[in-house]
Amino acid sequence: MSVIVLVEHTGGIIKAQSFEAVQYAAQIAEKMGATVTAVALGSVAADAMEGLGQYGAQKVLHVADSRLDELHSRAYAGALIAAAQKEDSKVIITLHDLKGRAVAPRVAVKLQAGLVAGALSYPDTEKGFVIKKAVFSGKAFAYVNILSEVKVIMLMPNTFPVKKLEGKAIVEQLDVSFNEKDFGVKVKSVNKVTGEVPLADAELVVSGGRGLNGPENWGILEDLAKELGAATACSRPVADSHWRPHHEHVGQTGGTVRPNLYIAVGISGAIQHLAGVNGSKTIVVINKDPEAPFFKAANYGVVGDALEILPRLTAAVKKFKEHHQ
Ligand SMILES: Cc1cc2nc3c(=O)[nH]c(=O)nc-3n(C[C@H](O)[C@H](O)[C@H](O)COP(=O)(O)OP(=O)(O)OC[C@H]3O[C@@H](n4cnc5c(N)ncnc54)[C@H](O)[C@@H]3O)c2cc1C
Repeated sequence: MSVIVLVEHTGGIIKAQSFEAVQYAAQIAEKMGATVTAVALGSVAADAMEGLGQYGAQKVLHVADSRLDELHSRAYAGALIAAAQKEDSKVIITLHDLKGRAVAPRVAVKLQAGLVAGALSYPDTEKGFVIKKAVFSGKAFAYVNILSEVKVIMLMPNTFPVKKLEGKAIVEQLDVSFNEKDFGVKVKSVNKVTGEVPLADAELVVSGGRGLNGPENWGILEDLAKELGAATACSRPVADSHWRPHHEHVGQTGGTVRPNLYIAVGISGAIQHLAGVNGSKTIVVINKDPEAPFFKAANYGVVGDALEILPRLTAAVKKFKEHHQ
């Protein structure tokens, strides 16, 4: 018996968060006396797949059909189900991200499986198969017991630290017969939607809100992000006002980030914004209003005008780097 885990890649490069998902699967498999089989779809190099052994996968089932380089949820679900059936798997894991959201519910319906979205813990098998997840925009936690024989878990990315070990996975080809309907969506072009550092994977994020007063001031935020090697993000009104592209918007209706450091500049800290960022390890808030709600969620705060503080902070980071090179 195997725990199945879907690994994601961009242009053949496996996403860092998929390493976390494989390691998560490995912990569960160990408890169940099972092995871990990763499922890779599309064009991925053999050594990248073998490398998943360093995160606990014994085997990788590779469905090499290049049409799977793009997300086709029906085909992805079909491939995962074929892998689960081949491996007699009772636990199937995806990330709780765009692909996971498109694929995992389809798999769960087909296999009559219970599903937990946004898992934040390992299953507590003493009490059944109980998994912790956030509810009400991160204001509370629910503990969900999956009762069905087959279980689908969507792991919230950046929940667990990843440790690289020794190991090499065996790669096997898996033939899956798709039909035309599985590729019903035709991808005409793909736009690069991330900056220099992809937001979802970023360890450091500098995020701006309406307090920056307009797109013309974004340069000073980008300067800090560049100096830190951070990704940039924003609040929803900023994206709604077209100051920044929508893929940078984080929160309840945007992306979820869990970086080591989240610097919020001119963002009030509304509950809907916090829902996407409150898993960050350290939060620094820069706001001119000492009563801004974000300060309650912050580890460090600076009360002041962002337009004045940001250039000073960038200069300080630069100086620090020069002295520590
Ligand atoms: C259903 C629903 C879903 C939503 N989803 C999201 C979501 O996913 N993400 C999201 O972000 N929002 C979301 N919102 C909107 C959310 O409620 C807030 O309105 C939004 O987060 C506020 O954005 P902001 O903090 O940038 O702007 P504001 O609330 O206008 O706050 C601006 C802040 O900047 C400070 N400021 C002003 N000038 C300066 C300066 N010069 N220097 C420093 N600080 C300054 C102010 O003191 C203030 O705290 C949602 C709302 C609803 C109803």
